[in-house]
Amino acid sequence: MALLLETEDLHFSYHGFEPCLSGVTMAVNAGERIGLVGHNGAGKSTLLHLLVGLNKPSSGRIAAFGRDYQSEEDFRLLRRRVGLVFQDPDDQLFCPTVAEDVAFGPLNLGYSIQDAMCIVDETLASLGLSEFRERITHKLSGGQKRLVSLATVLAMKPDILLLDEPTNALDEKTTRSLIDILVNLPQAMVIVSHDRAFREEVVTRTILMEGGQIR
Ligand SMILES: Nc1ncnc2c1ncn2[C@@H]1O[C@H](COP(=O)(O)OP(=O)(O)OP(=O)(O)O)[C@@H](O)[C@H]1O
Repeated sequence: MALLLETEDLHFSYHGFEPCLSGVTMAVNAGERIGLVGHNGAGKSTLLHLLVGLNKPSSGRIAAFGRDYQSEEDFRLLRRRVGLVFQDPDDQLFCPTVAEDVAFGPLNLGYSIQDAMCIVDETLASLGLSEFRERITHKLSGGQKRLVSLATVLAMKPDILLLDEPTNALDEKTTRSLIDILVNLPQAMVIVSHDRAFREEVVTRTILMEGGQIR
């Protein structure tokens, strides 16, 4: 399996706090859907945020697609290829309508408005969300917002998807749709989830975190 992303001996502390990640070494290979599990506060979300450069490690190495990532410019490039679906959709969605939210990433990547709108239509259709296209984003339900968040990330055609508690606020039927969507996507994934039944259907390998370390 081709190695896509790896970390070596990552350490991280929030400013003024005790160490949160201590020596995290892990690898993501093509075709894998890794379940990242552990108690509340183990450092799972923090690790996802480091993997896309939202926070910088205090030491250690992050490499992806054959190169090391250190500067903000490096992480800007990395964010084109690694997409993070946040735990809270309100952190991800900020445009008036669903179409504008989904178009935001492609427009930022330099697509024309016409091409971005084609991507919006394709992405929403692939997730069964076409009916939400013109809806006002902040008026969607929690579960609907979560699926639209996934659409905003998929519209950027990432090589790796990071998902933080993707089944939060989803009912059984929507969770079923999400499972079917995820297992049919080509991207490698790292998925933080406390939902055991969901993980059993989706993940191909599990990594356990405890106290900021991988066990
Ligand atoms: N911005 C912050 N400033 C200070 N401490 C933080 C901050 N964000 C998270 N932490 C702390 O870092 C530790 C790891 O938090 P993190 O959210 O990564 O854990 P988690 O494993 O994702 O937990 P959960 O399963 O509850 O989502 C926790 O002790 C948390 O309180």
